[in-house]
Amino acid sequence: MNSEGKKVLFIVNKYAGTGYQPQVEGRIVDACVKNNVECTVEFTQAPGHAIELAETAKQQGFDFVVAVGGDGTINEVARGALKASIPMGIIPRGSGNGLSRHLGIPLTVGQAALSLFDSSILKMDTFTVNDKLSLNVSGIGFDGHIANLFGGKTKRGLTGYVKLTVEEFFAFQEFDLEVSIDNTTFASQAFIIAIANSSQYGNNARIAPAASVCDQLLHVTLVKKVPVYRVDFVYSMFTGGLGKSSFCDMHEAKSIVIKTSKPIAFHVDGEPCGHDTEFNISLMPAALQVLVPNKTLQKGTL
Ligand SMILES: Nc1ncnc2c1ncn2[C@@H]1O[C@H](COP(=O)(O)OP(=O)(O)OP(=O)(O)O)[C@@H](O)[C@H]1O
Repeated sequence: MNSEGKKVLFIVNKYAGTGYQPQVEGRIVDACVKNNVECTVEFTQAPGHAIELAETAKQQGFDFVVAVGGDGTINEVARGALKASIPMGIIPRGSGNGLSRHLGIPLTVGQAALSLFDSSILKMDTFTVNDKLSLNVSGIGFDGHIANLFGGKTKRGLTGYVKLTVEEFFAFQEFDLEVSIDNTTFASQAFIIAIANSSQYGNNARIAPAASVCDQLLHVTLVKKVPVYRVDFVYSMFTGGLGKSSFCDMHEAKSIVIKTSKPIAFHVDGEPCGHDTEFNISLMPAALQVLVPNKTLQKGTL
């Protein structure tokens, strides 16, 4: 993509990940100067502000918007970008960076900012869970429970997340559910039901190793409660081997309805969404224009 002379709005969430470092703005500006791009940096003032900034960017003359934050910020920018039909880029600053890792976006601010100008626009799939937009991975059950608890904590980061997950694992039980995938309905029990557009939650935890953001399919992984001694399950998740696990049942779908016998916690792209008993999930094929590094596109792994 020839970005010379283009106007770019960077939407920065200072509260994403482990916090803001002042050099972030400098790295963004340096990359833009190097590539002869006119840039504006705006900081989000509250949850939801990024949606508004992205939505109004086009009418203010910007050619594309860039989310600087974690999956929550990316999700908000995408909501605005979808409404305004403006392409968006990503500079990962979250704690997990699931979508950024899947898209092969560099994890340092300087490299990610430079890679924006050696990228192409990909029309990626998105989906909705009870009308909430999801770009990456959403889940019902134990991952939703953890997202709800973790969302209320002020001290975040990978260590806090792992500690909370281990503490809550023993008490959380499998739940009964009825799943309708396209036109097939079956009853099951699950500990987690993950709906994936990209392959991973973040930190390379691949819950749906075969997922692609442009295959016009959702990847559904039903996970059983894994006995605590089966540490090989965690190893498989981080090495992309869950497809062979006897604890996982994987499906591909365009639309999904899940009904549970009691209210179950869920999350959308890691953001806590409370509890519900019915989940209507719909694919939006090729809906979002996202800047993806040319290096990733050349590999053909998306
Ligand atoms: N100015 C702000 N004050 C407080 N919260 C904000 C502000 N701007 C954005 N937010 C909220 O911060 C939340 C977390 O952001 P984000 O998901 O980007 O970071 P993260 O949770 O650390 O990363 P990841 O999702 O990759 O783990 C989002 O829900 C967003 O709405």
